Amino acid sequence: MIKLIAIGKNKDKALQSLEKEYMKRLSAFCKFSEIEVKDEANEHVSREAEVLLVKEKEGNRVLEKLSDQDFVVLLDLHGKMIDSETFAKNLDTWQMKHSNIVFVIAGSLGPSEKLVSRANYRWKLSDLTFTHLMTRVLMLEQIYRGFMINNGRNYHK
Ligand SMILES: C[S@@+](CC[C@H](N)C(=O)[O-])C[C@H]1O[C@@H](n2cnc3c(N)ncnc32)[C@H](O)[C@@H]1O
Repeated sequence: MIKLIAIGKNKDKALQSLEKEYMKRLSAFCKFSEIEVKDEANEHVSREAEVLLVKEKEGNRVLEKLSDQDFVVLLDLHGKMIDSETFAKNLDTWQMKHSNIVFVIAGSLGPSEKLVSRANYRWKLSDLTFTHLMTRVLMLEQIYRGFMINNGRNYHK
């Protein structure tokens, strides 16, 4: 079972439709589900203590949804950057060892320290920073690509 826990609701119709498309494609390879947890309003947040509080509240909502057995992959700008073949190998290994792989995308201010500590693997997609909603689509495409590579399908060249 592969799960995505994302902070914030995707209200963007174009990104929703891309997400749906990749989830449909993924359903050929795995059980996939998505949970959205509430984000905190942060438009007027600027002081460091306020930023930390927002991250902690959002992070705790994710932690509440996790069980001890979950293998947690945090999408993280300070994580490890790997190519798609290496990701495909990782995915295969994680699937063999764990019944639940949970990908977590933080909110617009980033992950809390506790969330970072809970992560079993921290994955950076690129040196570029994406919005948390864009990250969902890019991540889903990479997971789909990983399955296509692992199944010897003609998608990744
Ligand atoms: C707008 S970014 C947050 C930026 C924040 N300053 C930080 O350091 O995390 C929102 C979230 O999307 C995900 N994200 C954005 N770009 C990413 C990338 N290149 N690789 C992995 N995750 C990314 C991460 O979960 C990130 O915390």
